[in-house]
Amino acid sequence: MTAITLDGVKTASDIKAELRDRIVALRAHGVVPGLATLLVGNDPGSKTYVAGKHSDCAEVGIESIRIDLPGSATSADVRAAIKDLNNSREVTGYIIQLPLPVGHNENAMLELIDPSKDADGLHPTNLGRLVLGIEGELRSPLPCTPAGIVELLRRYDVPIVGKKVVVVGRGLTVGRPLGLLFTRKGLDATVTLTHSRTVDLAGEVRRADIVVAAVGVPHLIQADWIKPGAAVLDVGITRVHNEVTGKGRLTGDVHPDVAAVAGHLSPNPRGVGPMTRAMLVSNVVKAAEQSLLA
Ligand SMILES: Nc1nc2c(c(=O)[nH]1)N[C@@H](CN(C=O)c1ccc(C(=O)N[C@@H](CCC(=O)O)C(=O)O)cc1)CN2
Repeated sequence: MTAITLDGVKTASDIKAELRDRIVALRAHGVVPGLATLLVGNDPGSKTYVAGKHSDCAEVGIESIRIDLPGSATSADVRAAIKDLNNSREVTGYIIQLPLPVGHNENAMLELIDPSKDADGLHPTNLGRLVLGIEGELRSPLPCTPAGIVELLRRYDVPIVGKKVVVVGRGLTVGRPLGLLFTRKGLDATVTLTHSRTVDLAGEVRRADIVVAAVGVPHLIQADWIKPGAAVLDVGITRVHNEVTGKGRLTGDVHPDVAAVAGHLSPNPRGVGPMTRAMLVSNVVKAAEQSLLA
């Protein structure tokens, strides 16, 4: 058996094509969505992701504004940039690219975002609404990677209701909100959220119908940990720099041999990453549409 590839590039491209029509409709109503990114420092991965977010905006017809602060920026500098973004009329949504350089308190900065402009769904108010499962008028943006994972599974008709999901990693952007999302009414999965102190991780993963690996440990998830036919989503990514060739290589959390056992497998790169970006654009569009209803 070879797993069906959960193609994040193709799926994200389909989603962006769908969003393009909605953006044309918004503009016809005089609403111009504008996404800003706030990047602090020179982390190569973060720079790549931010560049990708701006190229997505250009592709679908969203205005985008880029605020880059040097690694030497103080917390007061970051707070001032957040205040400007909260007050900007052109910026309808924005993100603070994570991680912030060491020395900044990420949670404190996220809390300063105007929740109505929080394109990442990481402000405590929006995470709180995820906990509450609030739908309808107060529907808040979902964190982009968890939303992208669920959308990828949905578009490939991978069943979720009643399934056992094991999430490896309890980070803010993936593991913790994903556990909440999968247990929401309508998705109704049974989730085990594992972490570095989990006893017998392999045993937990072996029981899963859906495995999400988001820890950044290259090839942690082995083929003999996987229940035959399970869906496996490889989220964690590690940049390995080859001193000899000078080239960088991206390695996921899932061992390549898993492809012979799993029913569905998201590659890494080209799996969940592009979906994260597509969900960000989707959050910006949804917020702009809601502003029309307000
Ligand atoms: N404010 C946020 N910070 C971070 C988030 C987030 O959702 N909001 N998630 C990650 C990084 N991330 C988005 O910001 C992200 C990660 C990966 C990709 C992606 O498309 N990856 C490519 C590979 C590109 C490369 O690394 O060269 C792929 O998987 O094909 C997009 C966005 C942490 N920070």
